Amino acid sequence: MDSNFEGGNEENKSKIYLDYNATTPLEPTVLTAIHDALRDAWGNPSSSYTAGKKASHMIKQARSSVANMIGALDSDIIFTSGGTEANNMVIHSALEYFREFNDIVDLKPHVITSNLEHDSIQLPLLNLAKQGRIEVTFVSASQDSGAVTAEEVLQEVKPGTCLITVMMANNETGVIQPIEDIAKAIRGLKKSRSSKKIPRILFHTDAAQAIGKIKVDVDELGVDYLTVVGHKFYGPRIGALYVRNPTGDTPLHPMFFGGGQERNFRPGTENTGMIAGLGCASQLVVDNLDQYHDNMKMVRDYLEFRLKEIFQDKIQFNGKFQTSDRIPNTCNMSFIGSGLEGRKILATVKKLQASVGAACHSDVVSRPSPILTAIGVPHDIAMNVLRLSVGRDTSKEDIDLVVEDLKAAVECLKQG
Ligand SMILES: O=C(O)CC[SeH]
Repeated sequence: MDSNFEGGNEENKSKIYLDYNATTPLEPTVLTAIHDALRDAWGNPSSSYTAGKKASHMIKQARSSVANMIGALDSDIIFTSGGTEANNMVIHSALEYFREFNDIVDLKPHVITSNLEHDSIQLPLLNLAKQGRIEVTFVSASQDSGAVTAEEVLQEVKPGTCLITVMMANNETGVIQPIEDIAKAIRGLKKSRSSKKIPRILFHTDAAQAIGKIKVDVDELGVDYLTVVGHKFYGPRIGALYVRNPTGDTPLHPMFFGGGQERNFRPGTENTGMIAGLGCASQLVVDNLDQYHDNMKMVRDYLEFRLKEIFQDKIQFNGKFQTSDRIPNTCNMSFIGSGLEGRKILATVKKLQASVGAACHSDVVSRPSPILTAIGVPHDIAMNVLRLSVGRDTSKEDIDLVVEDLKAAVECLKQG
């Protein structure tokens, strides 16, 4: 049984959680790390006496674990309140960089992104464009791969392009985006752009759905910024922003000002307990990624095998493409037939806890996922979607129970 319901109340024990892309429970060792830090390292990390030094040492250790997890230097890690803050900080920094640069050239800042992004990228960009402060280009993902291509992203580059931001893996389909290819193409433009005295193109990826599932290495990716989100890999609800040498190569500008913490990049007395938890969760990824990956992939593939076995041609998978890879834990599927909307299925099942798409869109019931629409899934199929995302402890027994639960729900809905 899925371990995060062990010890839960009776109702919870009968439930099977398959929404790990929405959020994950804390690993028990992470919970212990948080508890111990709150108990033993309550001092202000800026204080020079023992209580403060205990806290600052714990933060130093956590920073090192986060850096190690993504192949970064400790000094490249800035702790934030979460992924939304990290993503907004990247956009803010790119615009500040451009503004400083713009004394030389009379251009409007231009940002390129995909049509698959999380709202914490899409909405700040749309808001800035609405204010007339930037131009933004949303590159469409291919319907044949569920991903953008480096060629199509780079085709949109203009003299004023100062930021390209593309998520590493999509939260609904699980499709992995070509981050390395985009970075390589951007590097190819660096020399010509610097000779024309136009802004460097900064490159960011939101790795929220990739970390803890596949290898994430900032040097292999070639990014300038990378977003880390703790609650997607059994850590606490804080985050971190990777910035390649923030005091030198890569611009980073604070969104607010205060006591000077995080080298003035992100002021505010540090959340030692949660930072300790993020460090512990990161160390678990360093130590166990291959095992996590392999188990999640085995269980997800078994899920898709069983779904196909039971429902045959009455379902379709929306994230499986010959020409792109997926993170190992995600299955996006739709039932084929009227009256089988994903929300109705989820309201009818007895055990399964999952979603039809991004949790932050769960209140929108009248339209299909914009992500599925973006990759060409027809309206009626997109309305019948289930997003199933397995976790580290999901078992084949859980999958057998879920498939039986879905079979019963579909039969019940078909009987009207
Ligand atoms: O995809 C999810 O559920 C998390 C982002 Se809102």
